[in-house]
Parts: sequence; structure tokens; C-alpha cells
Amino acid sequence: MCVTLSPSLSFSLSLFLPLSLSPSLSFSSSLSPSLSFYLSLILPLSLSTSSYPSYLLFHRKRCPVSELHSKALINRCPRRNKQATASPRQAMSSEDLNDDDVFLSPSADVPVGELMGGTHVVNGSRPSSGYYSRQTSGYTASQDTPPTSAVLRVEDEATDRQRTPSPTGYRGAMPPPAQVPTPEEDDIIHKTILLGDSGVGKTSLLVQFDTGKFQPGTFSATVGIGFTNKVVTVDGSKVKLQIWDTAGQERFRSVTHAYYRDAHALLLLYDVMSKTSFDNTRAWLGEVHEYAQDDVVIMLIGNKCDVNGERVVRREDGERLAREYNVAFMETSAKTGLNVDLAFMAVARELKARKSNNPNERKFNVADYVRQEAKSDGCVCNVG
Ligand SMILES: Nc1nc2c(ncn2[C@@H]2O[C@H](COP(=O)(O)OP(=O)(O)OP(=O)(O)O)[C@@H](O)[C@H]2O)c(=O)[nH]1
Repeated sequence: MCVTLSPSLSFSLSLFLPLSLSPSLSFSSSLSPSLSFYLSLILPLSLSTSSYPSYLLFHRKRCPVSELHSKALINRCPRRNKQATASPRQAMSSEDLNDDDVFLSPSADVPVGELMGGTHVVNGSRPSSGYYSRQTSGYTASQDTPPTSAVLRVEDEATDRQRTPSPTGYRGAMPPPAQVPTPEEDDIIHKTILLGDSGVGKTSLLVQFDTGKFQPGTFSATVGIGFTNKVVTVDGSKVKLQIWDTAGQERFRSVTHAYYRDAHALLLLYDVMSKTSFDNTRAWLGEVHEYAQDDVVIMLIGNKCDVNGERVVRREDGERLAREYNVAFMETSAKTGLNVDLAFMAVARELKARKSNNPNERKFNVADYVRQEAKSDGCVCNVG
């Protein structure tokens, strides 16, 4: 049933018609229960399709929850856009995220926004082209020139904290536009994502790689997601890495899932002082297999290997887990810088090798390389 009415009239009808119809219908013996239900419930909603809440209702109803779970992103309700069947990868990599895109938590039938007290609505262009922040009505994206680093922020109770530079010095870092590579310069940008529990040292690792510094201090959790572009030289060739630093906290999980769908490499960190963070790597690897591409380069990293005495995860345990999942493994220290460059260089080498026409280079094996180089780099991390 399709009736074109003015918004105000449809709203009035949607509000008052059921009230006026329902009582009479429920006592009417001449109408079947289903018809009475239709008239009392569906009819008013049909009449009010021009009002936003009703649209959302239809939107949600038309996108099966099971499908939403697997996609983690409600994209393009058929009602509004014929590309409703676009794959999640297409949806995320295309530049036309709609204002009806809503991030969902894969672990619950609840949009992330609702978990955080609002509804996330993504407006604007894709993440690499700007700087996102959630305001009361949703994300807004600046239309500035793409930066070499960006941060997805969620403005909630932590707003003030976000505006304060994090102890690690990474959050909010926005290099000047002069450093921005033009699209012509960018042949292939390899999207590399740092994953792992909150506090394992993802931000610190990236800061150490980017600036060569470690900033000790009070731990301040990353909010949202941000990236830094780095160009590394491998055998005389430049390899462009776009390194995404994700928030390890559970509440941002479904947002970050959406980002590693088109990742080329994933660095999964745990903290050698935290058995929980090590145990959780299995769950992380499960998510990686669910959301990332099959051929993504994965490296398991035991960070904070500078600690003495407080270590609870042995190096052998990390090695065993890496063997089990057939991924490369190394221990690093974002504090001392041990093996930090190597971690990113190894990934860059592997990504370059995969695209090489040189048969010798294509034989490159990142796990073997890391094993060799980490030893020669003198990793003397103590085993507890
Ligand atoms: N000793 C030591 N401490 C480290 C190392 N790396 C990070 N830390 C400390 O661990 C804490 C957490 O580091 P972050 O880099 O903020 O952790 P994160 O994984 O980015 O955390 P989220 O942003 O919540 O996901 C900070 O206090 C760091 O100073 C390391 O290699 N050695």
C-alpha cells in the first residue's frame, strides 16, 4: 500500500490512526485477526514512511539480522539503493558510503553506536580520505586533503581526553599537508593493521617505528582508529605502507573489523607480561580468518620483551602458537626498539615479493626471514 502524504499528515496518521482504529478493530467480529493486525499496525507504518524513524524501522526489517552479522555493516537498504547486495569489501572500499550505513557489533544485534549511547551513521568519503569524528547525530568527515595520518574519533565521554595528546604522542598526530602523497605517486599502498588487546603496545610500536621514540607514561587507550603512511625501502625499491593503529578495546571491535577486510598485512600483538592478551590471540586469529582476506600476511608479535622477571609468556609459547596457525612470529620491544623496524620491514619484503616477477624473490618466506633476522638482531629476550 503506497499513499503519498505530506510528512506532517503522515505523521499524524501514523500516530493517531492506530489509536483510533485499534480499539474498534479488536472488538470487531467482522474482521479477521490478521486483517485487524494489518490495519492496526502495518497500515499506519506504511502511511508514515516519510518520517525518519519509520524509515529506520523498514531499513532494519528489510536487512536480515543474520546477514548483518556476517557483514558487520548494514549497507544500502534495498529500499534506498539498488546496490544493496554489494559485498562488504565493495561497501568499504567504495567512496560512497551512504548516510544509512550503520556499523553493527558482530557479537550482538546491537549497532555499535547503541553500545556507546547513540547510532553511528557514516557520512562522507572513505576513511583514508579524511578525519572522522562522531557527533551526536553520527560521524562527520572533513573534506580536507588526505593526510598521511588520520584518526577516527568517537566523541563521547572521553572527548576531552582525546583532544589531549596521548602519552605515546600518536593520537591526533596530523602531519602537514605538504607530506601528502598525490594519487599519481601512490602505486600500491599496502594496508597494514595493528591488532591485539588493549594495552599490548600497538600505538607504542607504531610510534617507535615512525619516530624512533618511546614515550613512557600513563597508559591512555586509543579511541577509534587511525593510520600513518610510511615508505620503506626494500632492496632499493620503495614500498608504501599505510599502517592502521586500532583500538584494542572490545567496544571498538566491530568498527575495526570493517577496516581489516581489505588489509594486506596484519600485525597481531600480545604483551609478554599478560597471559590473557596471549590467550586472546586465538580469538583475534579467528576474527582475522573470518573478516580478512585469505592471503593476508599475518605476523604474531610478542611485545614488551624488554621486561625482566615480569614476563609470563615464554618465547617458545609464542613460537608454538605461530607454528600452529602458520604465521610468522617475533618478539619486539616498543620501548627499546628491538626488532620494531624488522617487523615492518619483513612485512614490506613479503608484500613486495608477492608482486615480484623475479622467481627468486617470490620464494621469499617471511617466517624464515624473521627467524633469521631476529636472531642476528640479537633478540635476547629472557624466557621466564
Ligand atoms: N616496558 C614496555 N612497555 C611498553 C611497551 N610498549 C608499550 N608499553 C606500555 O604499555 C602501555 C600501553 O601501550 P599502548 O601502545 O598505548 O597500547 P595499545 O595496544 O595501543 O592500547 P590500545 O590503544 O588500548 O589498544 C603504555 O603504558 C606503554 O608505555 C614495551 O615494549 N615495553
